[in-house]
Formats: sequence, C-alpha cells, structure tokens
Amino acid sequence: MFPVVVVQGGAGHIPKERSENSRAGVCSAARAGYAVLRRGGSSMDAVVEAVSQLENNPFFNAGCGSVLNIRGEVEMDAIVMDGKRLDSGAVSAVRNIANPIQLARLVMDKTSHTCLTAEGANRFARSMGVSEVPPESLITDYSRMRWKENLAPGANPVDSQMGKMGTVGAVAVDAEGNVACATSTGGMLNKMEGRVGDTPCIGSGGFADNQVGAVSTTGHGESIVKVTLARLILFHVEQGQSVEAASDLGLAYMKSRVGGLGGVVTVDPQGHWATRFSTRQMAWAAAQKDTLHYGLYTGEHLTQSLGDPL
Ligand SMILES: CC(C)C[C@H](NC(=O)C[C@H](N)C(=O)O)C(=O)O
Repeated sequence: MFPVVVVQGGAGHIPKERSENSRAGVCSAARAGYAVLRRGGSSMDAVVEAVSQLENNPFFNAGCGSVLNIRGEVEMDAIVMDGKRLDSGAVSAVRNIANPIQLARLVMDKTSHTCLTAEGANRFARSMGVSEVPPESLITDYSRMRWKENLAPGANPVDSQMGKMGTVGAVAVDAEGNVACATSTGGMLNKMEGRVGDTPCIGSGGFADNQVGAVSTTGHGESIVKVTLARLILFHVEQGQSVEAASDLGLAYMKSRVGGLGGVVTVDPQGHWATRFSTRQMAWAAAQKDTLHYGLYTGEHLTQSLGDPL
C-alpha cells in the first residue's frame, strides 16, 4: 500500500482564462497534502492541509473566492470525516471564517456534536481562538461580477452556475491505512440565504470508513443529497467494485435518477484512487509514490515527477 492524497477543485465549467490557475491550485494542494503524509502525518492532517490551501486560493469556490448568496454575501459549508472511528465534524452557513474546514475539524475534535451552524458555529470559533475575518475579505471581484450577472434580467442561471466553479475537497490514505475526507464550499451561486447544501451532510459531501474507503464530492448539491452520493459510491466499493467503477456507478445513478451532475475523488484503504465526473470538467490532482497526477478535461491525465518518493 502506498499513501496517497487526491484533491478535487470543483466540477463546474472552468472558463479557459482561469484553467491554468485551477490546475496550478489543485497540483499545489496535492503536493502540500502529500508533504504532510511524507512527514508521517495522518490522512486527516493531509486532507485538512490540502483543503485549507484551496480555501485560501481565490480561484476556488471555498473560503476566499466563495460564490455569493442572493443577498451578495458569503455563506460556507464544510465537512471532515475520519475513517478510523467514523468521527466527523461539519459547519454550515458560516460567514467571516477564512478556513471553514479547520472549524469543521474542531467540531469533530472538541465537541460531542457533528455539525454546528450559523452564529453558533461562529461563537464556537471565537471560543476556540479561531480568528474571524471581515466578510468582504472573502469576496473577490470575480464572485461579485458573477453574482450581479446572475441577477440581471434575462440571465441564464444554468450558464452562470456552470461558469463559476470550484468547490474543493480531498481524500487520503496514510501509512497506517487510515482514510479521511474533507470538503469545503461556498455553495451554489445566488442560493437563498440560509441554504445548506450537500457538503456538510455526512454521506453526501463526503464519507470515510477505514473498512471501505473515502469519497469527497462536488456538483449540484440538491441532487447529491438525494442519492447520498459519497455513501452510495462506497456501497458499490463494498459490493466489490473498483474505486473507479464505483464512482462511475454513483455518478450515473445521480444523472439518470435525478438529472444531477457532479464529480468525485475516491480512495480505498489499499491506496487505489479514482477521480471521476459527469460534468464537462473537474480540476483534480493526486500524489502517490514519486508521481503527481493531474487533469481538468474528460480523459486528461498528465503526470509529473514529485522527485522525492515517500
Ligand atoms: C455547478 C456545480 C457543478 C459547481 C460546483 N458546485 C458545488 O460543488 C456546490 C456544492 N456541492 C453545493 O451544492 O453546495 C463547483 O463549485 O464546482
């Protein structure tokens, strides 16, 4: 078994002029997560590191760069899950927090609950010494532009949604065979205030179980929740499917049953991994042994040497 970290940076349409930044972002996050594994860190440490880096990157729909809700504000959802004891932590509809994924981990580590929402989550952050940031600091010119475009008369909401991507997520397996997942998002563009998507819902935005594997999802949240996409994929792995076939089966079911599109990254405890999507694109990267793998378009799979094998 070789430790691995696999990162996704959203399954929406990526405009050409932003594709290089998306590629660079997921590659750098996969390297950062892999560096944690190489130092002997846990799969949980690795996924939180990779996702934090993508939250800080304004090109992705998480943390700084999140899409705006109908009122022009950022509200973010995030989840982590540890495959060892099926512990999980999530936050939903949080504002003013630079790294919701780290707050989700604190919910898992420091409370007896699995999900905190809105002001309660913010108060918990304060009590944990997590600093709050001005809400404007999470808003980019691009996200404000997309928000305005979407409100304009005659706007095509489907086009606008697809034009703004990048929920972020990661799955990993460490040297001890522990699996973990982390997913973080600003949600859907121009969503209602208070809308909670799939991301913080266990089994939808992610799932991790050392006996089966781990999944992080992106895509149309209301569809992902209907089919509990992450858990559905792991059910297929339990039934003996490869991580790749199981991911395809889950995505195909979501498409045929409820018309939903999305993308996933999946690992099993043996270190097999897959990145699959039913959208036109998904930014992804994986690091294992001495190789960085990455891609953006269907069928695209590029590799680069990592130099220093684990
Ligand atoms: C149009 C879709 C495919 C774009 C996709 N969005 C999400 O993943 C949103 C998240 N699952 C939610 O519903 O809150 C993205 O950010 O790439």
